[in-house]
Amino acid sequence: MAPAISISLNDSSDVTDFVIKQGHGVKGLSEMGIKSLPEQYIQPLEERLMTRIEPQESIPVIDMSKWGDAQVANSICDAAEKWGFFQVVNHGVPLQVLDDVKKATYGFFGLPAAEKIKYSKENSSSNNVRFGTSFTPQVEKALEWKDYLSLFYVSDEEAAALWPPVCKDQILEYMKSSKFLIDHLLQVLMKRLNVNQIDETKQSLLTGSVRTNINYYPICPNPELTVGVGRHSDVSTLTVLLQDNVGGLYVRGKEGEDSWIHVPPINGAIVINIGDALQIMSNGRYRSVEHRVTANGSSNRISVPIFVNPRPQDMIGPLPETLANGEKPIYKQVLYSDYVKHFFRKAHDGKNTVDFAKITT
Ligand SMILES: CC(C)(COP(=O)(O)OP(=O)(O)OC[C@H]1O[C@@H](n2cnc3c(N)ncnc32)[C@H](O)[C@@H]1OP(=O)(O)O)[C@@H](O)C(=O)NCCC(=O)NCCSC(=O)/C=C/c1ccc(O)cc1
Ligand SMILES: O=C(O)CCC(=O)C(=O)O
Ligand SMILES: [Fe+2]
Repeated sequence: MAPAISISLNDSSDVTDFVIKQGHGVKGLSEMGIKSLPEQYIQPLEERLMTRIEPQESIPVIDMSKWGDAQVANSICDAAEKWGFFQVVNHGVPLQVLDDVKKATYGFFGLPAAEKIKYSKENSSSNNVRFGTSFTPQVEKALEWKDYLSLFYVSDEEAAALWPPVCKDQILEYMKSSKFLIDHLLQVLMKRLNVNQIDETKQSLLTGSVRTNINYYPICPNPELTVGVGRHSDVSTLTVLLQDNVGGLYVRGKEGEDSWIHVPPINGAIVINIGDALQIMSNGRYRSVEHRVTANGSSNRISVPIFVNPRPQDMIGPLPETLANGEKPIYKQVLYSDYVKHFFRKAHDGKNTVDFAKITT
């Protein structure tokens, strides 16, 4: 526990100054021992409530120990079509690597605010490294109870120069040891789309850029009034998500219904979810599903998503193979960086991002 900070926050501009400008984040607020949630974190009622949590439903847990098995491949593709989410166990990423990256995440967020603020949008020497809080505070009606560090990978050399030393090696190791899993999943998913060979161009389109975030959700004084992360779908091809044992990630059960399924923490498991880019490239066959994270009143929570993406300069649209049998394209070609900028420039609004790429007639 960090030492109590003796400061009084009298109004909302004091809070913004403390959290955003000084770099204390919501972690700083939490550790001050505030007794009630500052008003800018109070979410509209419809964003807080989950009318129906489906305790009997669960997303599939897939044992990857038999990599080459047709049944394993089928479960992966079925899960990507039906749920857009699944968990994998015996995935080949060493458990020590997962443990180390979780510890390194605590290491980063445990740094003094004055250290972390060096990586903020205003102070960071590169757009590829960003420490922040909430999602896009400038445009959100209500803020989210989350601090993050986002790292866009360019090269080991750049990471050595720019990434925080306290977590750099562990994050790079996690990214590198997930590569086999990512490539295998994509190979299997592509096969069902009649893409039998992932050549260099496709490999780059599917995995050409990688961004890893480390997320910190501190204990919240009024968890029922706010969210950790609001409803969104990821804009990635796919996301490899490591969560700790606290829980709080919920996935939309049925489109258009307020029905949510918890993703229970499983020791050693990794969560995989399909992102918008793969929904678009598969012409809607694989689903990028809305998800959200609740705030927690008694435990700090961390998570570490690796977003595997096209490159910013890539045009993305339905793959020709998905349209070969005469299927009508439902998405147009869009420049991936335009898509991502569209996502980051607005507040979280559920599945609406993908409309940006929809063909409207
Ligand atoms: C468009 C990018 C992200 C930035 O390009 P840029 O040339 O450096 O452009 P800008 O620096 O002008 O950034 C465009 C806008 O996006 C914002 N942005 C730029 N990265 C960021 C950033 N990590 N964070 C939050 N704003 C940012 C940035 O602040 C800026 O907003 P604004 O200043 O209002 O114009 C470009 O690097 C790119 O296309 N990257 C492709 C790979 C990529 O990053 N894909 C995103 C995967 S992330 C994902 O799936 C989900 C993330 C997520 C995250 C949080 C959640 O709560 C939920 C989900
Ligand atoms: O913290 C989590 O479990 C999920 C976070 C998330 O959805 C994201 O960063 O895109
Ligand atoms: Fe997400």
